[in-house]
Amino acid sequence: MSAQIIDGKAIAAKVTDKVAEGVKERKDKGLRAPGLAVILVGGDPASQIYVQSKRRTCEKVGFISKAFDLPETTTQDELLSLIDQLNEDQTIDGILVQFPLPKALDETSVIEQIKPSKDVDGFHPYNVGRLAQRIPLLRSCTPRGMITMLESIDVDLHGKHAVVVGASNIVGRPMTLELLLAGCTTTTCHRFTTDLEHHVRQADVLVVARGQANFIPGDWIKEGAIVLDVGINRLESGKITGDVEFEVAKERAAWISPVPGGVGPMTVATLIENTLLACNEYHS
Ligand SMILES: Nc1nc2c(c(=O)[nH]1)N[C@@H](CN(C=O)c1ccc(C(=O)N[C@@H](CCC(=O)O)C(=O)O)cc1)CN2
Repeated sequence: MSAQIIDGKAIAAKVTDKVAEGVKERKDKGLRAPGLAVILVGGDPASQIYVQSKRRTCEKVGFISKAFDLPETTTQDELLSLIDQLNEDQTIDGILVQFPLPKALDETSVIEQIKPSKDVDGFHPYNVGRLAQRIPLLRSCTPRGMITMLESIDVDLHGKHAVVVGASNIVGRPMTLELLLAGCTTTTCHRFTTDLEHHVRQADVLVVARGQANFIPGDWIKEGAIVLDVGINRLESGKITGDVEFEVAKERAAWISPVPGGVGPMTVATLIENTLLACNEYHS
């Protein structure tokens, strides 16, 4: 039987509608709208599209969005001092620095410069540490978005074996922590993993964040598994595809997220959700 599709676009629309209601509630109480600062350094075309989408969603839900488009030549000190300024700005609840940064800039110190209470990307070691200790607050957007997707299909995750392929700071590692928090037994696969196929075949829940088209053959998928595909790979034909061989995998999985229209839209929706949370929890 063919898998049911986890429609990230539709779930993301529900999340943003709920945030818009939250903003309206604040305004009805005479409180200010949440504010998000979105910083883009350089002209990476994909980053420009993602930043545009973030700014557009801010407008849609009634946030105040402040745009900072900085040149490729921006120095580390210039970027850090802009962050300092925004850390002190009482109208700003969230600071988003779009990644990747130009090679000359150091992402780790940029992340650490953002006040944890304004770290709506959930990348700061303080926020990752809170997640690791089961007291999450601002959670990394892509992993948290995938948990929202799993919640939407109403599957009991307790005791499920979750396998995460990829161990990046942005997706793989925090997703492993999210799944652990959700009650899964977790395995994280990375470049030193031997016999990837063996691990993938055991997965009740499979998350793939590798960044290589069709990296996971569809016939590795366990019958009845839930598959979340984080990969966004642009083929020479212009078609966008994920990391999992979708057409074969969907005949074995119970649930599967497509690319495009799966995990990607949840990243932006969760950022917006985090900004409202930061505003309500920390800055009101
Ligand atoms: N500061 C951050 N930088 C980056 C993050 C992040 O969470 N914070 N994640 C990615 C990029 N990203 C958001 O920033 C992002 C990626 C993909 C999508 C998305 O909706 N993708 C579409 C397809 C897009 C296309 O047509 O090219 C989909 O999957 O349907 C949204 C946001 C790296 N940087």
